[in-house]
Amino acid sequence: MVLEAILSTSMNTNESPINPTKYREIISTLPRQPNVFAPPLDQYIHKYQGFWFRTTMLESIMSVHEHFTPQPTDIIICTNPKSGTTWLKALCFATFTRTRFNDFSSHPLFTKSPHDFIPWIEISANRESELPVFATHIPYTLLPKYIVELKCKIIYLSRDPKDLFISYWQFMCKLRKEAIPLETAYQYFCKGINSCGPWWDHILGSWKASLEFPEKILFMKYEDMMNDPFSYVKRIAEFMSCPFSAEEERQGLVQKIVNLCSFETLSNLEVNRNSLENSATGALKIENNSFFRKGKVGDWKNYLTAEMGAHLDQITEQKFSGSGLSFRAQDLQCLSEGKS
Ligand SMILES: Nc1ncnc2c1ncn2[C@@H]1O[C@H](COP(=O)(O)OS(=O)(=O)O)[C@@H](OP(=O)(O)O)[C@H]1O
Repeated sequence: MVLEAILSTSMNTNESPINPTKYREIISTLPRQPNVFAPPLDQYIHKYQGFWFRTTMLESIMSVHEHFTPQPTDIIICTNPKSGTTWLKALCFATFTRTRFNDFSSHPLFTKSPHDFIPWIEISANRESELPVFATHIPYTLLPKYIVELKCKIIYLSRDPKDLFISYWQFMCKLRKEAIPLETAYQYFCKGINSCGPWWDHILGSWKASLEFPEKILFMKYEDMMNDPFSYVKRIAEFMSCPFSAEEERQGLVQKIVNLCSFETLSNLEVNRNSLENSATGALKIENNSFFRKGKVGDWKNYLTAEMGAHLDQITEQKFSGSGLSFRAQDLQCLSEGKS
């Protein structure tokens, strides 16, 4: 057991959060596959407790278990890569800090990436953030015990796997600065062999927990949020225990946050168009504009054939059978009054 081995070693707080030598020794014993999506640092992905992780991601998970100390007031944003994390980070930050940053014409999000305000626990395991809001791509079932036992709250954002796959493939092509054959990437994704995959297992862990403990884990879909961002901002605020007052609603604060965090606003800001890498993406050194591409539902149709789309849908229906979870268009929710 990798994590047990890590946890049984003595903890040294002066040590760098990521200790590649110690972690790589353990990782070298795990089953591995070539990483078809490989960014320069990660030629392989490794299977650990049913999930595939690129090498540096797995090192980060080990670091989280060793160094991150969750607190009861923490809120953990949990996503599979490319589910809309950047958007959710912006929404949570703007909502949570709205009394402090109430001037929406000079908001901090105009000059810094959402990733600078809400750190990944994989990268900033040492809790440098002043806000109790963190993000992670680690599947719920592999999070530190304290979080899995829901002693703090989790907001999980999911996304239709067809759009998520295209977003991930495009992101990795950009990061590698070369084309990754779409067909190969698709085959690997369908088999679940991509970092943080299988996508279906990542989703199901959180989904099942959210059914059992809805007050502790809020499960949302990107498509639902796109459909009705206003209602979702209100829902997120309630979940974070900072609901909008009647006065705030009268002032149009919810809509102001929706507008501030919209794809149109954020993607057109200088900081998100041209800035150097942000401070929160670790060794991969990702430029801010890599987090904004199209921000649309259904873009997969521009890349995958109808057969490829149908095949992914079929896998999804099989894997989610009996779980009550679905990404079919007719099953999308609309939270606002008067719509159902
Ligand atoms: N504000 C806003 N509204 C709607 N959609 C948005 C927004 N910001 C980012 N995006 C889109 O989200 C996709 C990136 O996902 P993530 O932010 O999860 O990426 S990451 O995992 O943090 O690397 C990526 O999706 P695609 O456009 O389909 O590639 C982004 O464009």
